[in-house]
Amino acid sequence: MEVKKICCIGAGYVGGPTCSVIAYKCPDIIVTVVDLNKDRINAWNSKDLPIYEPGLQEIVEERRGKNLFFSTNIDDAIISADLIFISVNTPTKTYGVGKGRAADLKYVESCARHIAEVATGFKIVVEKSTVPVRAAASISNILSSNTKSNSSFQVLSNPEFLAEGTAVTNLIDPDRVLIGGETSVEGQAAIEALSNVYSKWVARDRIIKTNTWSSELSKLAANAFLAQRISSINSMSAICEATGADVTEVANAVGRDSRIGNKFLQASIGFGGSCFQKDVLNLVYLCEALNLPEVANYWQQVIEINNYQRRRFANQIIGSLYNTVYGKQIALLGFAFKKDTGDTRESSAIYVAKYLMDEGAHLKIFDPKVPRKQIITELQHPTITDCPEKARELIEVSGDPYTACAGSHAIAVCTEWDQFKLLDFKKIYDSMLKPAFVFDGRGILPHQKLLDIGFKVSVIGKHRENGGMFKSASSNNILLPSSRVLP
Ligand SMILES: NC(=O)C1=CN([C@@H]2O[C@H](COP(=O)(O)OP(=O)(O)OC[C@H]3O[C@@H](n4cnc5c(N)ncnc54)[C@H](O)[C@@H]3O)[C@@H](O)[C@H]2O)C=CC1
Ligand SMILES: O=C(O)[C@H]1O[C@H](OP(=O)(O)OP(=O)(O)OC[C@H]2O[C@@H](n3ccc(=O)[nH]c3=O)[C@H](O)[C@@H]2O)[C@H](O)[C@@H](O)[C@@H]1O
Repeated sequence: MEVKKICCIGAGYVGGPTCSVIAYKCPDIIVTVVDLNKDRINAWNSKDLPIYEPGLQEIVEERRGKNLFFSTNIDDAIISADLIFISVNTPTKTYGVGKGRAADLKYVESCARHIAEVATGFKIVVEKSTVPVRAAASISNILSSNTKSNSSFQVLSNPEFLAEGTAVTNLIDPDRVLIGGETSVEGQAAIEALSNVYSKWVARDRIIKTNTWSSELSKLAANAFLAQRISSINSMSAICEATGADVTEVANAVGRDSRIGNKFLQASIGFGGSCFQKDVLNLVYLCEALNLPEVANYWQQVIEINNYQRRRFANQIIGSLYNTVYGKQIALLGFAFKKDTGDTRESSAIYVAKYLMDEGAHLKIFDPKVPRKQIITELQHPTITDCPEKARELIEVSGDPYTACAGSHAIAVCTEWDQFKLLDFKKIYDSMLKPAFVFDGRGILPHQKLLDIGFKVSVIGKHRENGGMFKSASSNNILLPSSRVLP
C-alpha cells in the first residue's frame, strides 16, 4: 500500500515539526495536521508559529498551502487519510490511580474513539505519542470494538526521538526511525508502508523494525538512559564540589572511553523538559504495576538525584549569600528548560526560582525566548506556590540581561543560552551590589574573566576547598561557602 494522505492529530512540539518535515521531504504526500486548539492551529497558519525551532519557519513556509495544511477540521482529515498519526500529549496523571507517576492516556484514547467514529475503509493508525508498553493494544481494542462495517485498522508504534531546539535537524537526519507493529502479514505490510514514507529521505538501514511492545519500551528506555546519564554526571558534580575534582575534567576523562561516549555528560541544575521526568516516572509506574519493585526503585533514583540537584543549586545560592536571601534581589538568566527553545515545561529554573521565592528573594528574570506571561504563569502555578499574589510580588521579568542584573546581589545562570557567554560582564559588575556573586548552573560563562573583574564565582561541579570556600587558581577571590569541611 502506498501512503498518499497523512493526518496528524496533535499540532504540538512533535506533531507540527514532524509533519512539516514529512511534507517537506515528500512533496507527493498531502499532510494535514489537526488539533482541537484553534489558537494553536491559527498560529501554525500565521507568521508567528506556536513553537520556536531553528529552521522550522522556512520549512513550513515552503510547504504550507501546497501539501502541508493545519486545520481544526479533524473529521475530514481522518476520513481522507490513509495513515493517521496520534501525536497528542501524554502527561503525568494528576488524579486517581497512578497520580504523579502514570501517563495519562485520556487524550490518546479520545483520538482512538474519534478515529473509530468517523473513519471509513482501511487506515494505518500510528502511535507517535510516548506511551506505556502495550498502549497500542488499548488503541487496537477501542478501534476494533467500534469499527463500522466498512472500516479496518492496523496500529503501529513509531515513537519520536527529536529533541527540542534541534527538532528539524533531528528529523531530517535521524539516528534511527523506529517502527513497531504486529508480526502478522497485515502488520508487516503496514510497517512497510510507513517505512516507505521515511525512506524518501532516511537510509533504509536506519529504519528499525520491531514488534510493537519493543518499540514502545525502547522509547521509554531511551529517555530513561539519557536522563540517567545526566543524573550520573550531576551526582559526580556534588562529589567534585566536595573534593578537589572538576566535573568538566571528569566528564572529559570518562567520556573519552568509546564505550561510554562523550555526549550528555554536561553537569547542570538538573534536567527539565516535558518528557524526561514524565517518561521515567511512567517507567517506574510500569515496573510497579509489573511487580518489579527493585527495578522501579532503580529508575526512581534518577528522579531523586534530579530533584536533589535543583535543591542543591538553590541551597548553594542561599548559603553563599550569608544564609539569607530574604529581600535580596537575584537575577535569573534563562528560564527555558534548555537553550534554543521557548519551552518551560518542567524547567529546572522554575524549581530554583521556587526555592528562592520560598526564602523571600526578589527575582529579576530574563530569557531570550520565553514570554513574560509564561514565566509568571509558571511561577504562580499551584504546584509552585500556594499564594500566587505573593509570588507575583517577588517576580519581575526583564526585557534584557543588563536590566535583570542591575541592582542584584547575585546572578544565577539557569539556561545555557549562547548569548550569555558574550555579555559585557564589567558593565554588569558595576551595576550590581557588592560583593557581586555569579552562580553558573550550566558551566558556560568565562569564569576566569569574571574572577578578574571581581565577581565571586560558583560553578556547578567545580571544587570548593577550605571549609567549602572556593579559590581560583590565579586569584584570591573566595567563592561559595558550603555546608561541609573537607577531611
Ligand atoms: N516535546 C518533545 O520534544 C517530544 C515529545 N514526545 C511525545 O510526543 C507527544 C506529544 O508531545 P508534544 O507535541 O510535546 O505535546 P503538545 O502538548 O505540545 O501537543 C499536543 C497537542 O495535542 C492536542 N490534542 C490533545 N488531544 C487532542 C484530541 N483529542 N484531538 C486533537 N488534538 C488533541 C493538544 O491540543 C495539543 O496541541 C507526547 O506523548 C510526548 O511525550 C516525544 C518526543 C519529543
Ligand atoms: O521524548 C522527548 O521528549 C525527548 O526528550 C529529550 O529531548 P529534550 O527534552 O527536548 O531535550 P534534551 O536535549 O534531551 O535535554 C533535556 C534536559 O536535559 C538537560 N541536559 C541535557 C544534556 C546534558 O548533558 N545535561 C543536561 O543537563 C537539558 O538542559 C534539558 O534540561 C531527548 O533528548 C529526545 O531524544 C526525546 O525525544
